Amino acid sequence: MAKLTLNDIEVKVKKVLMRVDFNVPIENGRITDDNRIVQALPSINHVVENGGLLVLTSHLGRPAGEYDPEFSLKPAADHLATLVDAKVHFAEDCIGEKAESVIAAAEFGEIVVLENVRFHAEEKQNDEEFSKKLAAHGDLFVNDAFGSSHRAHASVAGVTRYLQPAVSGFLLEKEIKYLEESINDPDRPFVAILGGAKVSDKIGVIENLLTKVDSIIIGGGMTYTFYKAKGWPIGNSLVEEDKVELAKELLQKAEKAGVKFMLPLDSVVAKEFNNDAEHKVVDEDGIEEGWMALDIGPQSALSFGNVIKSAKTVVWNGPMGVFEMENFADGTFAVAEALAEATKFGGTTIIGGGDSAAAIKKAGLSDKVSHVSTGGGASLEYLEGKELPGVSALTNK
Ligand SMILES: Nc1ncnc2c1ncn2[C@@H]1O[C@H](COP(=O)(O)OP(=O)(O)O)[C@@H](O)[C@H]1O
Ligand SMILES: O=C(OP(=O)(O)O)[C@H](O)COP(=O)(O)O
Repeated sequence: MAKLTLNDIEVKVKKVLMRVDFNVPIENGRITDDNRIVQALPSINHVVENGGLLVLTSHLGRPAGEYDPEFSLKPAADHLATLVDAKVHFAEDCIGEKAESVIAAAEFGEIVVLENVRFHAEEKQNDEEFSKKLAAHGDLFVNDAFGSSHRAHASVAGVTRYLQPAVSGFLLEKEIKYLEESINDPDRPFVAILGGAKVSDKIGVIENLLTKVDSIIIGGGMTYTFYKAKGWPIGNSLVEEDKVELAKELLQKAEKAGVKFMLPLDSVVAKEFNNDAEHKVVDEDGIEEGWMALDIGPQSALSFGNVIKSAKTVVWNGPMGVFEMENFADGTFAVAEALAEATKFGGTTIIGGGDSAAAIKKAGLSDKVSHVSTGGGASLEYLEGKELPGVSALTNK
């Protein structure tokens, strides 16, 4: 990435405005997964240890453009205070007197966490005045919010119009490095695995990957739109009817491109969307009326596993089945195991997407793969070949 990074600039006695993605899951005021905060620590510690005053901005959830205690960043600020040696201050607003007074009282080597930027509707509108107000908090800007970098919002992109240099933080740099290398200069065989439920979100990714990968593996709810395109019965399985024609085209394009396009050979079908429902394994053309496919079957797990294990680059987005239910989790866990094996044999393995990250965590294999991305939407848009506004807005080297 030919953009300035934190390593290229001096932060000593500077006010450093840094956008992070502290959009973490919170239940009853308690953070249930702090991965996004932990992943931002290298940049955070770099600034405070080198004598900068760090002002952090982030969004949390999708509030309606006004203050809403349910979406306060205070729990994230409190949690950050337990992870760093530096003093952490919290400002109850991200602009105006409430923010300015807290920043003025903080010292170099300390941290100020500003309240949720989405408590102002202007954030998502990428508003000029709002961007200017945020920019006024710093002498320079750092974007370390990879997970939000596909959003052309004020705190991610707009702010760079008024605050330069605008540099990449270490997490953003790491995320882009993995994705860029995997897409543009992959060690081969390069295998992409796409699953999950959101066919329409991912179909564009398949299109872009067709020109890059050696094999594409389709699993999860994505599968049955392709089955329908092939004329196979799908019972009550998940399908996006308006994407069936596109699925047909993609199958043809894959053949033309010489890409191995792997659909599950078998599925676990159930009578209902319920862990305790009656279930059985059927072949690819054997899904009967009254049954829905909720996982890939054992033959698929085996054949997918063999391809994955011998790959040198693997990108995985979307679980193979409804892994949240024990009876339909085997396919996803088998793929997770295969990724861990590929990594052990020197492959680069990258996982994107909230549910896929949760699945690999549940399988206890998060530290056995090369990289678990902090951005679902952001990594998908990158893989789709789209420019990320939060990256393109940064200062060129
Ligand atoms: N065969 C299936 N039928 C219905 N839902 C499925 C199926 N396979 C996977 N899913 C569901 O897909 C969801 C994840 O999809 P998605 O949001 O696209 O993934 P990610 O968050 O990793 O991008 C999971 O909640 C999982 O239960
Ligand atoms: O959680 C996020 O996206 P993700 O679930 O696609 O990784 C980011 O924080 C972006 O949040 P948004 O989709 O509300 O803009």
